[in-house]
Order: sequence, then structure tokens, then C-alpha cells
Amino acid sequence: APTAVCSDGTRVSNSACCAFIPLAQDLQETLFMNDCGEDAHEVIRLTFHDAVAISRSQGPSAGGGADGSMLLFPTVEPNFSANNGIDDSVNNLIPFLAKHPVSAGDLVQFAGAIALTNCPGAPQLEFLAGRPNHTIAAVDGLIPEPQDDVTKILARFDDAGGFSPFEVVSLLASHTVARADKVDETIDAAPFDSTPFTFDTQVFLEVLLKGVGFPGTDNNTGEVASPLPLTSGNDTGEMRLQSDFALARDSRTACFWQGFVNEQEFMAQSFKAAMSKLAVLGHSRSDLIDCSDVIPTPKPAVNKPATFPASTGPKDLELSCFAERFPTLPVTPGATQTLIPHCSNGGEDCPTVQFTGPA
Ligand code: HEM
Ligand SMILES: [Ca+2]
Ligand SMILES: [Mn+2]
Repeated sequence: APTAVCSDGTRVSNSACCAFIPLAQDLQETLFMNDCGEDAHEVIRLTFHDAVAISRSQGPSAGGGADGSMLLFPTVEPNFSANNGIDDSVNNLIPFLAKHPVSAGDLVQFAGAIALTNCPGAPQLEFLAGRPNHTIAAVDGLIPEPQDDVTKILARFDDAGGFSPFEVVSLLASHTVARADKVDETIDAAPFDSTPFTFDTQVFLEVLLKGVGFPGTDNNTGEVASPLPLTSGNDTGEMRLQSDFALARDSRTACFWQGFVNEQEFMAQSFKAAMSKLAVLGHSRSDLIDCSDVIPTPKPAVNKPATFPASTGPKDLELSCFAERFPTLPVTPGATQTLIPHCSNGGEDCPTVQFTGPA
């Protein structure tokens, strides 16, 4: 039961949570604009790149995990090649540190949780507060890259925080609200599924489909052919990461991957559970204060089953999980691909993007 009343009258479980109420409002009004758009996506990616930079084998000198080091040392980690493009989110968040009395580590994870509330179908993440600002920059080499093989990816997640293969696949639900700017430098905001503004299970379906082409130039490092490469103007075709392709087909992860197709609630809750582990890497849960009550309820899931996009169908499935039967799903009629809109309002010029940078 709530025990503290903030100055605006809101009741929270602990007075340490009060600072996050105006922070949430400021993030929504000046950065995300209540949209699951580019700025929200970039901050969700940042929660991962900040947190995963920690190593059980290398010890504390390698990095402090979910500690905000990306914001505290903005000329170090953002320059690592695996962090290419992360400077957009880093530059977007740094000004909030001067305006709100919260630590950098708390800001990163809190902003990610707020960003997700704008994405229909996303879970209401746990949020624990109290990460200290006392930390070091992480070493290079700790962020998984799309050209890494499955063995290397699973080993890195295990070394970072003891994540299981199921938890790794759960975290990749994030790629349902994700687009690449740097994998192919000739195109901006190439989405990983046909619904990049919705936290649905389409990414788990679409990565299982046969690849037919590339949205921009062919065969960039870490990229393989996608099923929906059609590009026109700012409406960039779908991009497929080699790592997502491999995780969807590897015997260690394929059944977990397939198991999320059309399982909205299971996917969202599995992502939430894995994120609660990611968000506290480098900390003891017992040192932190549970401020989950300051995370708003996310936009509800769109009530639509996972659907084969136009031009695709069950014949295009490349299944390697044989332990479970693949669900029967609707097919969008039409032999030709439809464009994936660049903006959440369906247009090509997004009014919600507040800050400079790609897309
Ligand atoms: C095997 C692990 C992973 C690999 C190899 C990987 C790789 C990538 C790459 C290459 C991009 C495109 C970056 C760009 O070119 O702009 C990307 C985007 C993204 N990733 Fe991951 N990722 C992984 C796991 C995760 C996890 C665990 C999360 C969050 C929990 C995450 C969230 C995102 C988001 C939200 C974006 C989109 C950013 C945007 O739209 O601007 N990724 N990822
Ligand atoms: Ca999606
Ligand atoms: Mn982006």
C-alpha cells in the first residue's frame, strides 16, 4: 500500500519515487511525444547497450552494467562500433540529467520503460530506483553484434548476467519496435518487422519467412535477405539481422522463437521478466527501491492476430522447431508487397521526431 504523498498529490510506495513523476511527463512532452516512434525506439535500444556492458568473467573493471555509463562518459562508449547510432539517444537524454534529480543509470532504464508505454502491447515494466552515479566507462567488445554467431551471442548474455537462451529470445521481442539506421548506411530506419510502432509478435513470424531481397544495398555486415524489402522514398523496406535469422533457426533457440508467434501476452510477460533482470545488472535488487508504481499503463495491444503480410504465406515459413506445431494464421491478401510506413501516423514525414538525427 502507498505510504508517501508527492508534492503533486500523487501517492507512491516510497518518497524516492516522486522525482520520477515529473520526469515521466517531461520525457513524454519533450522527447517521445507519446509516440512509439524513432526517439522511443532509440532509448529502448539504449537500455540494452548500457546494461549489457558488464562481464562476470572479466570482473568489475570491464563495466558496471545498468549504470548510465553511456551518459556519464558520452565520448567513450558511444564511439564503440557496436554502439553506432546510440549517440542519438545519449544526446537526447543527457539534458534530462540537468533538469531532474535522478542518476544516469536510473534515467536510462526509466526512460526505456516510459518509451515502451507508448507502444501498443508492451508490458508495464518493473522499475527499481537508486542506481548510483559512481561508475566507470565499460570496455569495448561487450555488446552483441548482428554478425555474431549464436554460440557467441548466448555466451555473451550468459557472461553478462546469466541469461538463459529463453531469456535472450525474450529480450529480442524488443526488435518488434526497432529499425536500423547504421547496418546499411544508405537507408534510414529500416524496420525489423512490418509493424515497427506496435509491440506485437510480427517480428517472430516475419523473421521465420524466406528472405527474398534487401531494402537498400546487398549483404551488409550482419544483414541477410528479408521477406519484405520493398522500399519507396522514406518508406524503407524490412531489414533482417543475421543474428535474428540465426536465433530463429538454431536448435537451442528456435522453439522459443517460434513459441512467441501469435502469443502476445506470453511474449510481453517473458520480455518483462527478462528486462527486470537486464535493468539491474551490476546492482543488488535489495539496494534499490521499487518505484514500479510510477510507470503508467502502456497502450493496450491491438486486437489482431499475427498475420502473414501481403505477398507471403505459410509456404514461405522456414521452420526448424519440430517439437511444436506452427499456429494457423491469417494471410493478408495480395501478391505484391505493401510499403511499411515510415511514421506511426502512416506518413513519410514524422511530426513526433523532436531531435535531429536519422529518421
Ligand atoms: C543478439 C542481441 C542483439 C543484437 C545483435 C542486436 C542488434 C541490433 C542492431 C544491429 C540494430 C540496428 C542499429 C542501427 O543500425 O541503427 C538494433 C536495433 C535495435 N535493438 Fe537490438 N540487438 C540485440 C538485442 C537487443 C535487445 C536485448 C534490445 C532491448 C532489450 C534491443 C533493442 C533494439 C532496439 C529498440 C533497436 C531499434 C533502435 C531504433 O529503431 O533506432 N536489441 N539491434
Ligand atoms: Ca512490431
Ligand atoms: Mn533509429
